Amino acid sequence: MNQQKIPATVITGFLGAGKTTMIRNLLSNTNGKKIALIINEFGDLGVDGEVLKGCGAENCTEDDIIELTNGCICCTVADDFIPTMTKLLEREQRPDHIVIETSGLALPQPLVAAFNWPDIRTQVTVDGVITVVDSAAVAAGRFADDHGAVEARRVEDESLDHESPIEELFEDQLTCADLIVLNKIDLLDTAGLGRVRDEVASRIARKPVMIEARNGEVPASVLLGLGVGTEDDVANRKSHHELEHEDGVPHDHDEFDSFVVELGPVADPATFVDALKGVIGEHDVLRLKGFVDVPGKPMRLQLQAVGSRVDHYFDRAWAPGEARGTRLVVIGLHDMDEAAVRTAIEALA
Ligand SMILES: Nc1nc2c(ncn2[C@@H]2O[C@H](COP(=O)(O)OP(=O)(O)OP(=O)(O)O)[C@@H](O)[C@H]2O)c(=O)[nH]1
Repeated sequence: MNQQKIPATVITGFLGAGKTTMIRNLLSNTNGKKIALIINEFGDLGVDGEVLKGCGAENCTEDDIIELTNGCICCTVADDFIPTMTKLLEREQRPDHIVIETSGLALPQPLVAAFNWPDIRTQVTVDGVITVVDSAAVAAGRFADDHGAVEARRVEDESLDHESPIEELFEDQLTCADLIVLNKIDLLDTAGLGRVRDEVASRIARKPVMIEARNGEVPASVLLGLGVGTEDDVANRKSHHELEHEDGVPHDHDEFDSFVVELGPVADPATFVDALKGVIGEHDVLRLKGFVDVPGKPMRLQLQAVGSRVDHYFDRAWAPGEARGTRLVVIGLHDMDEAAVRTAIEALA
């Protein structure tokens, strides 16, 4: 058995930042390194797994892609992540490198801390935590909440124990980073990008390296092999939650909600997408993604919305025997009106 510790890269970043896109690109240029991929997403529809399994990389086959579906990885470390890692490490053919994509709502800190569990620590080390940033969303002020409005919401609803869940999560994910990828730079000009750099830097005390990317195009040689051993430094990267609840009150995701909408076929995708943008804007939907059945088309339409920016493209043919259908996962803050959003989307098909 190879006694060297296997490096594991943790890829984190807020909903829609471009984590899956970056991993897809990474898998296409790992120079023969055998990768095991552990992916976790928020919501009951495994879109990221579908996308990554569909890329057909030889060095990361469907068997090497493990989906954790029992909730957000940071809250299910003991029940889900550790047993998964143990099984992975028992495989006869061990991977050269493990890549973990956290959900967009995960705090990376509990996950990194799990690498200090005795059975894991002896066999694996955290090569580095990479935080992907949606530069366009930062530029649009999505992570700089209006503190007055947040406070008003908190007074209305005492279950919101944080100041601003989105802003805090964004900072927690930056706080844990060894490398920050400012993604989506195609959507900004130079001055805008400069402001994003300043804004991101102002939110972290440590100074991890920051690089820029479009469509997550960063060579594997940059992403893999950071060699940090982040598990030894978790104490310096505490999340807001850890700082506020030193006594160990469990973290949860009560501030966010998700549900799946299932629809019939969508005959006119362009009109559907246009109308969907309206629903997203009206109800402050943070993220919406899934697959659409367009009648008469042999291909499945993939739909990806981050705020009201919506991408859609035919990604692969419906497989023989596969039930065609339109299934979309919707993610928002917990005060999102699920019934109203559901009704509005159902009315579009
Ligand atoms: N314009 C632009 N779009 C991008 C870029 N990178 C990713 N996207 C798009 O952003 C959307 C979200 O990308 P994903 O890679 O799914 O994001 P993610 O971080 O994995 O999302 P979650 O898993 O839901 O948190 C998709 O429509 C991508 O095509 C980029 O650099 N520029």
